[in-house]
Amino acid sequence: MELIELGLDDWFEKQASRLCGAGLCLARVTAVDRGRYVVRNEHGEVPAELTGKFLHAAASSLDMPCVGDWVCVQYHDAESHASIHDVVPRRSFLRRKSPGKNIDFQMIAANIDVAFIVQSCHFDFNVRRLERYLVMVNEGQIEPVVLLTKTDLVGAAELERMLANIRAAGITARILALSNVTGEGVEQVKQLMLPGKTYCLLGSSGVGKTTLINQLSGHDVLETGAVSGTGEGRHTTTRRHLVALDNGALLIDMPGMRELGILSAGEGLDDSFADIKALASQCRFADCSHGNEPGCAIRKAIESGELNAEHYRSYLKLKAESDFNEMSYVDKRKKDKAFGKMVKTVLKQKR
Ligand SMILES: Nc1nc2c(ncn2[C@@H]2O[C@H](COP(=O)(O)OP(=O)(O)OP(=O)(O)O)[C@@H](O)[C@H]2O)c(=O)[nH]1
Ligand SMILES: [Zn+2]
Repeated sequence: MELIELGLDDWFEKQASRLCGAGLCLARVTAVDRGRYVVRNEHGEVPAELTGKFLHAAASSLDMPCVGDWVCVQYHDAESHASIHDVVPRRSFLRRKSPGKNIDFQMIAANIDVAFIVQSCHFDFNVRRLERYLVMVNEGQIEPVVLLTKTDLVGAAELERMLANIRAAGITARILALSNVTGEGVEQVKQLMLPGKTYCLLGSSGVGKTTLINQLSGHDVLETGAVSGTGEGRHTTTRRHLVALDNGALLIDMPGMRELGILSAGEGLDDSFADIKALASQCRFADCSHGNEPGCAIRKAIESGELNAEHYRSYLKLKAESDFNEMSYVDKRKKDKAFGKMVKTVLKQKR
């Protein structure tokens, strides 16, 4: 893969020319895993480490390389691994506020040209949440494109109403509506994606991002990612976070980046799920978990068909995401497993 296919252009080259001196060359960071990096240039992908000098000079965690960064590297031992000497200034970035009270940011990815902000027409649609994603993307100098998925599940009039709501909020970003089921609109997304440009998909769990990515790529890109050819057996496989799609577009996708911790308590959830809130208020117990309790109005409504089980499931997913984002880092580590189990149990009981 040529550097230009990896997204290198005149702008980055000019920035890099001031940094990458003799013996150094340009590469792009394709994966980061607890201080270990994978960088890619025209000869392939290799593991990389930061030099002591770089670490010493770094003033904050924001200075550390992240996925999508262009870096000046030195290759060692028949180009089997590399050391990172410098990070080329970023043209755009995606960052999120660290959990907790301090105003502290965590760099997620860099040099993204277009962020697709994905919402489903079905149950997930919420203009306020859309605005929060737009703020984050605009701050990072990334061009937003709004994608409304699952159009097969709503009528034309309802879709029109959502589009009008977005425009009424003063949002001027490009909007595309699509269905992964009928395929309608998917081609338009494809046409927006240019070779050598870098993209990412953001949006709540369950809106159809993975399905769309697999359609766009022509194969299941998200399943792959072993770092190959390093010859070191003890290197565990690092999942690649920047991948090239069949059409030449580059996609950044990694665990935890899609939601950006954007969904905080109550944020739009109650608006989108007013029906569930109303039903829950009729449960016999005020703190009903809608599991096994007697007199549960939610369970009754699902059994009678009054409440769509899929609708309730997407509510639980979003609620879990929102509660999780509200927790401190330590609590998250503790709750991570327990919480996942709990959600599963709730879903099981419901079936
Ligand atoms: N009806 C309909 N269902 C869809 C569409 N796109 C995706 N789905 C379904 O919605 C569910 C969630 O889709 P995913 O692609 O896993 O959603 P995601 O956004 O990647 O979710 P996470 O992996 O949790 O972040 C799956 O059951 C898909 O089959 C669509 O356009 N229409
Ligand atoms: Zn209940």
